[in-house]
Amino acid sequence: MKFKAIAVDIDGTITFRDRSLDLVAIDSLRSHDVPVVLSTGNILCYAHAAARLIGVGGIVIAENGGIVSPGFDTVPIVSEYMIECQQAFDLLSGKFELTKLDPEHRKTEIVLRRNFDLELARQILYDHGFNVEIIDTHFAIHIKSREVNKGTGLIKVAELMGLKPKDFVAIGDSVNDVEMLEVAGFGIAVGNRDPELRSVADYTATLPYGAGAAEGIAYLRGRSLI
Ligand SMILES: O=C(O)COP(=O)(O)O
Ligand SMILES: [Mg+2]
Repeated sequence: MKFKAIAVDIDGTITFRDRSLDLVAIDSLRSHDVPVVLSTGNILCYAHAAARLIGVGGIVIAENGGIVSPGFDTVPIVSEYMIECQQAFDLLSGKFELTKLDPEHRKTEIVLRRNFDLELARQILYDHGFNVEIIDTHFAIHIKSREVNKGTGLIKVAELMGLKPKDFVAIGDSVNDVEMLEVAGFGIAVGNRDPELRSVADYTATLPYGAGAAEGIAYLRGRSLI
């Protein structure tokens, strides 16, 4: 069976640690006709701008699956879990000095600078009965609903494209990619991956960042799987 599409994370997978694009990955993604879906914890306009500049389609997953866009210049599908994230933020902001990232654009989750005690914050939310999760992607800390993730996003995207999630190859680096690699037909973890990706990846690249993404794609190509 050949895979029919690729869902690829942005930060740490097609970028370096400083978030600049790794052109090795971009060359690899552009060098074949398989549709590419960007899947990110970033806001929608960031994902769309990246898709335009890289030269891939406007179907994207943003805000860790909280938002799925059916294409450029379309109305996005936005989940409705912000209220509990906001309540969790209100509680935590009484205990820590928190800095929100992109608050004017975020619609489904609250994203914070990585400068507070994550374990303590998790414990406080747990003690107060919150059901939100707090994840650290190494780029930012996200307060998000447990109901949406890049895996639920990929299921929606597959439906929009008339495909099955198992038709996708998914490529990622971080804990926010776990569910996406789980629901995809084939999961690639780049060399700088979080340990959580080890058990869900079908192929773990030796090389980090974009070179690792290109390595995974070359592995599949070599076996005529894409
Ligand atoms: O938003 C983040 O924290 C990381 O973004 P990513 O999902 O593109 O790696
Ligand atoms: Mg990432």
